[in-house]
Amino acid sequence: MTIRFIAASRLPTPWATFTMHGFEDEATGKDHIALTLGDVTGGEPVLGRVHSECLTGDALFSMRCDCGYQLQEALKRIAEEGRGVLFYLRQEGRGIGLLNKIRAYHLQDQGADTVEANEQLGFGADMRRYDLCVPMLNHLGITALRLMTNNPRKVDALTRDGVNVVERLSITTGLNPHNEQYLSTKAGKLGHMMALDDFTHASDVDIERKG
Ligand SMILES: Nc1nc2c(ncn2[C@@H]2O[C@H](COP(=O)(O)OP(=O)(O)OP(=O)(O)O)[C@@H](O)[C@H]2O)c(=O)[nH]1
Ligand SMILES: [Zn+2]
Repeated sequence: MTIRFIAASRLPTPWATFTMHGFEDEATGKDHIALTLGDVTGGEPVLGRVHSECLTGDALFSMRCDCGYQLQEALKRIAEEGRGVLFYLRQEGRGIGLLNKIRAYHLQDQGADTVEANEQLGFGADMRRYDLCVPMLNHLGITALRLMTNNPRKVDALTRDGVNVVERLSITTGLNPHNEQYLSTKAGKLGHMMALDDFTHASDVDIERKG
């Protein structure tokens, strides 16, 4: 795996003006981004989110999943802290790609759950990898993360890859009638550590999005 830093720039957002670092994965041709705020070097654990691309949730306001809500919440929490990092990894659809995710959604429209749909298409439930974070963390000078995630497999995978995750912080937001079943499946079949009772409702958080 060869991750190459390409360029950095300012990225103003409603929450803070981040620094956007662009990387190229020469092996896959995929682009990945890290947004940082404040001085993330120096060894003090950094509040972080390792977010996998979800075009539908992150950019198209989909309510089928919780991704877009988590993205906003993570940027907001980093802004409140004044220091942090968000990795935006281009591994759409838990690694199967956008068009296969649409195929999987079609199967889910017919009754399959999110895991069954992937399996019916011949994919594993979760095809993502996180080792590409290591060279990006090294480039940014980050040595320890306080990670916002409900996914213990993400923490395990990063730890196996050599990332020092010192704390896991829940990020439960965006519950709505369209994603309730999906979130239950994530907790039941994919091992996400969350209870629906912990969630903020989409109606409470989408005000910022509607402006
Ligand atoms: N194949 C597939 N991918 C999905 C589906 N819903 C969301 N995704 C993708 O799942 C990824 C996000 O994974 P999640 O399981 O929501 O969350 P996570 O990153 O494992 O865990 P958290 O850190 O707690 O958010 C993104 O790449 C989405 O595009 C689905 O029904 N099928
Ligand atoms: Zn999503």
